Amino acid sequence: MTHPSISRVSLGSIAMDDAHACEAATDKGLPSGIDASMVDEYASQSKLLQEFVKIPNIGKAWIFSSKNENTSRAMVSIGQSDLLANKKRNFLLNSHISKSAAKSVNFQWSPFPIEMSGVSAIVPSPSGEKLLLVRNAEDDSPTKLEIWGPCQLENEIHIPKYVHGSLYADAWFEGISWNQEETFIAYVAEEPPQPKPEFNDSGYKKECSSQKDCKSWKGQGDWEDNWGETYSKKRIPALFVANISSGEVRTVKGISRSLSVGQVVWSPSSSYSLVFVAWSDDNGFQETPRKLGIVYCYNRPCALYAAPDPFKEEADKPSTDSKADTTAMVKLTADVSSAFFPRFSPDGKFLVFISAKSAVDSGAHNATNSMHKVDWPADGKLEGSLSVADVVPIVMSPQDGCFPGIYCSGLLRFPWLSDGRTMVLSSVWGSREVILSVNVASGEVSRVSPLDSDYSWKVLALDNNNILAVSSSLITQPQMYYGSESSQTDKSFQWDWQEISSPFPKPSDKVSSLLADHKFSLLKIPISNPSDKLPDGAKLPFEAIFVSCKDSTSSPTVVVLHGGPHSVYPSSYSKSLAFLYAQGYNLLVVNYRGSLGFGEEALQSLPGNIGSQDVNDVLTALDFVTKRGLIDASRVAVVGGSHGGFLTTHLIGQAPETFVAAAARNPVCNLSLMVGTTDIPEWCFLEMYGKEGKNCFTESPSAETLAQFYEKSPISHISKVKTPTLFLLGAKDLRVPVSNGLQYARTMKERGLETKIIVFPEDNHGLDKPQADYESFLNIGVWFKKYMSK
Ligand SMILES: CC(=O)N[C@@H](C)C(=O)N[C@@H](C)C(=O)O
Repeated sequence: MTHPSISRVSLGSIAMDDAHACEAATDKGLPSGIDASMVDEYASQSKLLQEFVKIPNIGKAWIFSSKNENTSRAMVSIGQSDLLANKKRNFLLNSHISKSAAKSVNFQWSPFPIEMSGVSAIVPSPSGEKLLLVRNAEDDSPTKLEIWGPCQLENEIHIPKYVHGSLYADAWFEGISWNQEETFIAYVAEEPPQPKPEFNDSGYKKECSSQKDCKSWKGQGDWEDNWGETYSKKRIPALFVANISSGEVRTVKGISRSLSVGQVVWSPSSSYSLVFVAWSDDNGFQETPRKLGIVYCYNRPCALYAAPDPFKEEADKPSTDSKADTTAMVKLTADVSSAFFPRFSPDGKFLVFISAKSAVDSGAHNATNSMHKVDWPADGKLEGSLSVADVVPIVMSPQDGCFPGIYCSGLLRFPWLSDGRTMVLSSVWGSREVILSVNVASGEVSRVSPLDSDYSWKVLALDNNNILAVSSSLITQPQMYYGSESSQTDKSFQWDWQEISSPFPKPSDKVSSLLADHKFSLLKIPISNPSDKLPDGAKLPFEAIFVSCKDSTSSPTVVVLHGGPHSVYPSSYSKSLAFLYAQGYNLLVVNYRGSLGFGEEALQSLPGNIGSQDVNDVLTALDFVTKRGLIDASRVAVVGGSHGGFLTTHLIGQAPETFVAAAARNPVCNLSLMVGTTDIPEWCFLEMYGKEGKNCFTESPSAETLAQFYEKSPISHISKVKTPTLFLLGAKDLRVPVSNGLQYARTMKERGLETKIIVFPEDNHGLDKPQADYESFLNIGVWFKKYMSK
């Protein structure tokens, strides 16, 4: 006799429920949005996409050296999408590194990773003997700082919400820094909110209480600005220092509330121990009395400042002088409009930083960077701004194949080789990500990643003079490499790269064979309209990445366009693009003029010419591959997001015979609508009018300006459109609000054109939550299959 266990009963009942649910769905017809003719395609593509989605990706890495110079240890963070929970999960994997005399290196990975659930940041101390884990709470509970020793939790600091909110652990404001003695941690966290007015039966309560009282309610008070897209809950990032043994937390005083701070590091000076970046609420020259959106916007003026450590300042103050003013903070880089990513040289003599002054001065949201340094006063006395010297200037027009300038979106916490003068960083060089070394004394820049590689390379961590890096291409999954200095000439380092044993399981045979069915190349495309008015750098060829099937001419092609417009599609692996070409397509990824990685003149040639120069570059690239017999020009689709969606919708309007299908992710379709609703209205002015746009920006454009915005927008070409188009929109997008895509899509419907709209209610501009990302690319795959197989 069998006794069904409780779990068997409950599993059985789930199966019954599922069966009933399925029957009910069949009775009612197909679920919303599923095209009856594509059900099998939808099911098979959804299965394939799961295979791509479950492959983990490499995040950050840290290396801990040991007394024995032939061994060290690595810790690598790994991310994996959890579709069901709609979250990204993060794991840590450890490895023992041993180096032989012959310079071969062996990584021995621990058998399993450990999940870091609820951890927002991981920061090892300078000696590598302690580890800080930050746990931000999603509710009203305190933020936790955990200090770990080699095999124990040494201290746990709970910081209530009235002291500060979450620690910033993003790529922009984040600054979490141990002092050299490993006794204090400086960090950036959200300033506690101002109390709200409280009301009860008798009206306004003059005395507010922190207790919850069921007979009163909180009002709203004044609306407060935030930093826009992805930062809608962030108002004022402020600076704090925690004593890791006592757990005491102090605010760094004397910083104006109109400044938002980030990226704090400890200085070698005893009086001004903290150096950080600050952005002003009024956005500097634009003198807009509001915070404009900041994510992806390097054109916000910012400067480096120094302030005293609040613990030290208190200790140094004579006891009788308790009312003395706090030492004022000092602005260090008054002469340059942008300064960020501060790093002290190991001997403390220089402070090196990156600048996006060209972005700030021109108004373009991103541009070629420069690198600078200031001499740090040996006595630590700071009386005002320091004299800023150039290390690497902006490259206006690179010679063929030569260094195009720095494009830097992050620096290692300790980016120095053992000479204490050479910094290692990741940058962009044409359509590749590359690793560079910069000698900050001489300004010499060298490419550290292999010169003959069209793959993309990123530095993960330094192991003394060796580099742990990750390399990938659009058709090759990320693989870790260890770079060792092979010979050191008088001036420069040389590098040997060894592939290291991968801790990751091999992708399924199916995925591997789909990737292996393709090859990729970087195409240099001459521009089609080399007018004399253009500066030399804007007449140089731009690039496109061509991912081709074995027989490219008998396969359909998808044109892929990045947003920004001042960003780039690098040659690195992208699961979404791999899933797309795995359907048997060629990809033509166009890095039109205006993209990062090609020098400043090419980049600055786009503002003022959007909707024409960029559109022509894409059509020129398409013409280039067609004329060389590389593709079948009768089966081409186009996909792009944001400014890439602006191009997508412009292309189907301006070249209505060219594309058989299109997909637009949060597209800019109507600048005259966007300008009044986006978090970056000045972007519309700048891209529309070029540098002039910076001077004529206003919150209330005239009817004439609005008409010009409309003329430059894809919506003005909609009467010519024929292409079936899919729209993927995030209802919480503050950058290109959902109304832009909806208006265009509804007009297409009004005109009887084939249109499909999916709105993700909880997603913003990036559409990057796992479920939105999955459903978007699945629908792009099915939409393209439907129209490209005809
Ligand atoms: C600066 C900016 O956000 N521009 C948008 C219009 C855009 O194109 N966004 C980019 C970053 C994107 O790819 O989403």
